[in-house]
Amino acid sequence: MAELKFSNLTKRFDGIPALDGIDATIGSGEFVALLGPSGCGKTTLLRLTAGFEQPDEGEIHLGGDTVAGASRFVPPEAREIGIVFQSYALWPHKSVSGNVSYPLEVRRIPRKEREARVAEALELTGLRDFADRMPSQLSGGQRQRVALARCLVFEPRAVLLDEPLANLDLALRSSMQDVFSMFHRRTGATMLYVTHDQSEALALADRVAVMEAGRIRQFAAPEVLYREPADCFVAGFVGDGAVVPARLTGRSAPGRVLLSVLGQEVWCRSATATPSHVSIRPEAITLSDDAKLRSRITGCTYLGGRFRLVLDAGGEALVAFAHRRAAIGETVGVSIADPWAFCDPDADTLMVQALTRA
Ligand SMILES: Nc1ncnc2c1ncn2[C@@H]1O[C@H](COP(=O)(O)OP(=O)(O)OP(=O)(O)O)[C@@H](O)[C@H]1O
Repeated sequence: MAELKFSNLTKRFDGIPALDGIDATIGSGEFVALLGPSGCGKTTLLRLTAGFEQPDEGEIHLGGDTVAGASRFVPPEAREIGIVFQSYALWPHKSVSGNVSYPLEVRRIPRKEREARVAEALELTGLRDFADRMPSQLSGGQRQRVALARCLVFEPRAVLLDEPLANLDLALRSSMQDVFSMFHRRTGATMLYVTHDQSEALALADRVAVMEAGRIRQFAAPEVLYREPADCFVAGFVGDGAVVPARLTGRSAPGRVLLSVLGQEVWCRSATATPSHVSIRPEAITLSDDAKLRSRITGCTYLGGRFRLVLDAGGEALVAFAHRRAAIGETVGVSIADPWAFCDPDADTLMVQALTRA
């Protein structure tokens, strides 16, 4: 397994950048998810890594070798990268073991070793009893396992996964997430996983690169993205809650700053002395009758075990969790504790409102 590194990676289509100066390093054995809205460049980054496209600027390094750059381009088949597609891309006329064996046949691995490696890969992906089936005789989840086994069998330097669960139903998606986690633990593979499903990205990845308009907005562990979003886009795109503007009061302490938020003074966690916005997750909100900040309940959805409330607090939409159903139109007091404050001078108010889920 190998480290994957992007340096100033840029790709334009008809002069418009699909990737705009990407700098990122994915450690050997790390599981990284690329998360972002449609058209942000996730698939383009994957295709450049696989070698299906050439960059206009910048370089890709795999295990210390330059595989794409101004003076060098290693073709896809020589990169030793495994790819798992949304559409499975299995050979329809080959059996499960025939599909898994194929990458070893291409590499002219002797038959005995080939059989042993195929058996191991089928065992690891829970397909031992399906070796002789044809792809048409398998479910979607089983087909995706074959695609994983086919990838695993030739011990690639990195594995790229392009929305591999997009064609599966909800129940199967979550059981396949367990399969991917197990696959990663057992193989220690360097994995780059494209998705626009944030729960999938947060559940599976060691780190998530949140992309927007061809750039990486933040590249961090899932819990860091949730607790300490870098800007309004990440705060609104990842996880639930609200993003609201805040005003400095002049008071601060190490790692904390006192801000005026919705007209209340609130101590906030922060890495900057001059924040402009706060991210208020539902867990940061407590509802009580006597809190000074008043809000009106505008939405109530049962999530199983708790309710998700949407509150209108002076024109800003907040999200809170509650243990009882609330009546729409009811007025409640809101206390905000320990939100995260950050500086985003580029944030435009309309975008913040659009990103904050109501
Ligand atoms: N072959 C191409 N020719 C022209 N434009 C392209 C081409 N491939 C991608 N693009 C453009 O580049 C941008 C990034 O596309 P990309 O497919 O990488 O996004 P994405 O994040 O994977 O989106 P999605 O989640 O919808 O798959 C988009 O604006 C897209 O229209």
